Amino acid sequence: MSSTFQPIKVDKVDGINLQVFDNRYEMGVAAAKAVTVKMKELLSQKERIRMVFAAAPSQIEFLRGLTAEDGLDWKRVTAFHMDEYIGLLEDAPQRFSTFLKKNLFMHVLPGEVHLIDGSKNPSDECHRYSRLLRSGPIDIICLGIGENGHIAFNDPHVANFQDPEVMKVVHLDEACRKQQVNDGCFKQLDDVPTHALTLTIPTLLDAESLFCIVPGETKQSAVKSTLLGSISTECPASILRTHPNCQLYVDRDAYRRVTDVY
Ligand SMILES: N[C@@H]1[C@@H](O)[C@H](O)[C@@H](COP(=O)(O)O)O[C@@H]1O
Repeated sequence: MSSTFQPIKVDKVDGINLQVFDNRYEMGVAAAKAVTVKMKELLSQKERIRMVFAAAPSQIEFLRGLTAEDGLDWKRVTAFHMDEYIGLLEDAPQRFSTFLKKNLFMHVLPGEVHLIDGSKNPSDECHRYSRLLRSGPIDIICLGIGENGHIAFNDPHVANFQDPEVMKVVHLDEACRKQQVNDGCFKQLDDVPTHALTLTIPTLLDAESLFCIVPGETKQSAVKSTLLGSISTECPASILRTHPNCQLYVDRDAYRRVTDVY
């Protein structure tokens, strides 16, 4: 894919480079283009790169855009994901590993893919995956922001900006679990697992480049708090403002409450 879309607004909020697009399709294509440029730049400098991907409906347009890009040497990419439910059946479509296989890994074939297994003993799985993550630097993380401001599954009540862990077991708050139902991932609240494994906030912030992709009107208050609120665990994504290289892609719907202009 060669053409891209232009943002309707560009801004800088502390460390965040913000780009607002007319709609989620244009946002996804533009984010995919920017990630591709970064991947090619890094692959021209080193043999392998390590990337972490988010698994959520919010990422679909971006992942479609990324799989449509030509000329990326995915064989030299090691891929991780950032969270997984605990206790879903192996064939459950809601598993984030299943989502990423379907929407990314089946199309681009990274050289290595490390999946989190939410059916293993959670603390053993945390140790295993933490070791893999720690075995080298993370170059690029592609993430979303939840309705409650979470990044990965660091909901406000478990978010810790100084977390000593690389990855941890968390209890999911009700807002987060309700979002999964509203997003169409589960039929009812009782079906949504109460616990998950997630990369912690310091692990996410340790990546060289962050590409954060946040479409849709349900994200209006999270986007507003991320950009204009205090930097606090009440909105975990607000910490992105302290990262030296964070690109935030939103659509007009997600941005609307930040100013009245749109
Ligand atoms: N599993 C997902 C992540 O991968 C995603 O980045 C985050 C934000 O998700 P969403 O953009 O759907 O609100 O929520 C969950 O943690």
